Amino acid sequence: MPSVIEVTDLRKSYGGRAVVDGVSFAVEEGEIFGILGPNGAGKTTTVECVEGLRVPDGGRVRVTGYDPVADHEKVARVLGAQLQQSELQAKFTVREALELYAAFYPRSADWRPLAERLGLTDKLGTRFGKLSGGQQQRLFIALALVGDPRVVVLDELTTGLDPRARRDTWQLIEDVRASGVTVLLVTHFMEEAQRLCDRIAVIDKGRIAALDTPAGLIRRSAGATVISFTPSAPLDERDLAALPALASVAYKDGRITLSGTDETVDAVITLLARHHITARQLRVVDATLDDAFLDLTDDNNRTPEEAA
Ligand SMILES: Nc1ncnc2c1ncn2[C@@H]1O[C@H](COP(=O)(O)OP(=O)(O)OP(=O)(O)O)[C@@H](O)[C@H]1O
Repeated sequence: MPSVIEVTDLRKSYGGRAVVDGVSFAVEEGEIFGILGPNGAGKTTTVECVEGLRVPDGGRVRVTGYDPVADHEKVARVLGAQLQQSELQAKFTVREALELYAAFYPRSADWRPLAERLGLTDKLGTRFGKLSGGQQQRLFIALALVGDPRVVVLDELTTGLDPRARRDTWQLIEDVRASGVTVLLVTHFMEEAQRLCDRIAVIDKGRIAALDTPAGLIRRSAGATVISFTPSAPLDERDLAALPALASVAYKDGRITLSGTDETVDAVITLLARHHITARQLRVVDATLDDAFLDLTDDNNRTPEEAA
């Protein structure tokens, strides 16, 4: 089956500066695909090219086989885009906004069950400006879904929400996917990306620094696993330095902290057993997507070409 979204060698410059510099990825039907990257990395520019809101300087974008610029109407029928806050007037009520947006689409979903599903039924008469942050985001999701799209683009949806509202929104995004809609999600939040996304493209300085599952990205991070312990007897530093896949080793107050991979952990356990040394207060901690992100977007680290 062809991909729902295909982006190939996308390029966009402003004032001679490339802000999207050869980005390629494909989003498959039913996926939650994340775009993650530091401020100014080119995330919004990329998704706005997918939405047909910006015209690429180079490369190819297809949404269900259509060009978002040349076939804008066809793309608008299959793609639900989340509005930016500033695009909805504060005096609109929830009902007016839903009715207005439903009228844009020939094949709109009945907005009433949608409002019910998103917990907006008792807010229909409330003006947009009087809704809480979480309620506003729920309305944005409803407006993005009102055209009954196959794919929905959500950009920084949970920014500014408190932790509970953010978690509620995550559940909604999972529900959206469960209903058969493909989701392209732009986010700053690692926890959000780790929890929701099937695959993530990490964008840095206009290029894809890595594209993988959350677990795959974490595995790529240099010190994916950290093991620390206090040995019952001294260990030979040369034995430690020779451990497989070792990224770092540190000694402090009799405690040893190693970072590496599962292979390093297995080898250190074997090493300890061989020397009949007990590891006191042994702790093994997996790296998070946060660690992988910092690793992948670190200037001193590998180049995007190396990472790809
Ligand atoms: N219309 C424009 N004119 C000039 N420069 C722009 C324009 N749009 C974006 N840029 C610049 O392009 C770069 C990438 O912006 P973009 O909004 O795509 O990044 P982003 O990854 O979404 O960032 P953020 O996480 O901060 O929203 C930024 O340096 C931005 O200032």
